[in-house]
Amino acid sequence: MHDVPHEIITVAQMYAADRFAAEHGVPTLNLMEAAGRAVADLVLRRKPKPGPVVVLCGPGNNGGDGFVVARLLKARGWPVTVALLGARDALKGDAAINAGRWSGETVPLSPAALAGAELVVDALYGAGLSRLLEGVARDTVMALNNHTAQVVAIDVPSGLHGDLGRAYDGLCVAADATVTFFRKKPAHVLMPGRIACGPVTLAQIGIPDEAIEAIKPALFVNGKRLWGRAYPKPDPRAHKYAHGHAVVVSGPAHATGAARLAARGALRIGAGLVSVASPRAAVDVNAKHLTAIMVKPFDGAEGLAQLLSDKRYNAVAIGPGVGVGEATRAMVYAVLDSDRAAVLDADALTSFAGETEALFGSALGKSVLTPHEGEFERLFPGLLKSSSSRIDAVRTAAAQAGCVVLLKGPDTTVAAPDGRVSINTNAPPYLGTAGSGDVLAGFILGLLAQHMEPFLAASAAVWMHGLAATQFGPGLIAEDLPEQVPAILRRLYEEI
Ligand SMILES: NC(=O)C1=CN([C@@H]2O[C@H](COP(=O)(O)OP(=O)(O)OC[C@H]3O[C@@H](n4cnc5c(N)ncnc54)[C@H](O)[C@@H]3O)[C@@H](O)[C@H]2O)[C@H](O)CC1
Ligand SMILES: [K+]
Repeated sequence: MHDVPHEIITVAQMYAADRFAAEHGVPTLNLMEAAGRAVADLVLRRKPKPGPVVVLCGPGNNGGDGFVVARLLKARGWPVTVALLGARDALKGDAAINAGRWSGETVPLSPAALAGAELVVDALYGAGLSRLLEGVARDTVMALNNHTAQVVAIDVPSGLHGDLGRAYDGLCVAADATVTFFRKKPAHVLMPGRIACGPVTLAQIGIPDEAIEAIKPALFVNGKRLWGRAYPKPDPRAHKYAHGHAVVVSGPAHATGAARLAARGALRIGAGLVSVASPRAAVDVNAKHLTAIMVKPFDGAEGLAQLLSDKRYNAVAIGPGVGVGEATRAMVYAVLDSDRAAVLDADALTSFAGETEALFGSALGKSVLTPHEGEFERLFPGLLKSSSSRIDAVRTAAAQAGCVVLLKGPDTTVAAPDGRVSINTNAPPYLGTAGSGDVLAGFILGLLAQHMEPFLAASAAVWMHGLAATQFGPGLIAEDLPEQVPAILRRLYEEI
């Protein structure tokens, strides 16, 4: 398994990691030197030929890192200008020491300082308590964002809040690349911060890994590191029933495609058997389009309950195409009463708008709710707005619902009621296509059927979904997604 750490730490946890290092005998000055060196290395990789570099240094330790970069590049013969915000003698601690080690001039920070730069190092502000960019810092960042020089940001693009993943008023440095230290921060993975960062390089600067055990982060970059060990692997002794029997509830005759997309997703991702539970009036159309996937007729909530009394069905998805209203609510309760692992998506969520109390009071424990933002708002009115970030919103939602909640988007966030959260970063924009959510529901269903726990199943499914789309590329339609799974699995089994 590749070994890029997958834990994400908050700004407060970053300072705790710093303290942990200091308490374990690592001088903070060494951390700053290593941080600066990592940035200088990235600059040299991105621009092997020397050219005019401007380092924008702020008043704190982020600026201190900038002075290290300036010194290291100058030592290699690069023409370096340091543009400093504030007075040199106002710098403190390690930043002051590194300003002292800078043998060159500093010019006052201003848009004019950018003249002639081919590369700019942004060391104005780091992940430290951020607020609005003001005054000359603001003017310079605005000028920088209209400048042709490539920009390498230290820790986070200045103005971007490390925990929130956005700038307070939208203004932050638009970097071409960012170097951060020890572990990623929320701003590197949440939108729109992720875009402002460009590709993020994670550098280890001497903070002992044991700091992570002390901090115990509950936030993760979604990927193999998170769920690889729990991912169902082929077992030559296993019977197809060992891989579960997944059920997707179909909509009425005019709305059956969504269920079939989900069913195909579940089958491709490895569920042993998949059935579409179909209203009798839709059996014909479902049967005409299905081969390996079975069709099981039922009518109404009672019929569904009866169907699910067969214990071989171990995971159920309901929502895509089923319609909004009382009939759907009754079917959802039939699913929940059956005590199966369940995916509640689309209409199964919208049907509970304004009636979430009863839903959240029922046995949701083995379920995954998969809202997009609109559906999330219907289930948890005002929560996205009142939360400081998407992470907090989805974490609160999972605690309220008592089950795993997955909020879809370019930074799909999955939260468990125990506080764990994963953020996905591999989804390409063309995933926003009709039916793609139905396939995602099917992927989650297929992994639940194979006995993966809901948080890891949902996270793994989101990652597979993003990779499937990336692998197919532009022109993607939902039908293509399940067909990408075999190639992904072939590699995945070798890596986990
Ligand atoms: N373990 C590590 O990751 C290490 C990180 N290093 C670098 O240190 C900075 C954090 O340094 P800090 O001095 O705490 O914060 P800043 O430099 O970001 O800010 C200084 C100062 O400015 C105030 N401030 C923040 N944002 C704004 C703003 N938008 N407008 C005005 N003022 C602002 C803030 O309140 C502070 O008082 C980290 O990012 C790394 O680059 C170490 O070098 C090595 C270890
Ligand atoms: K910065």
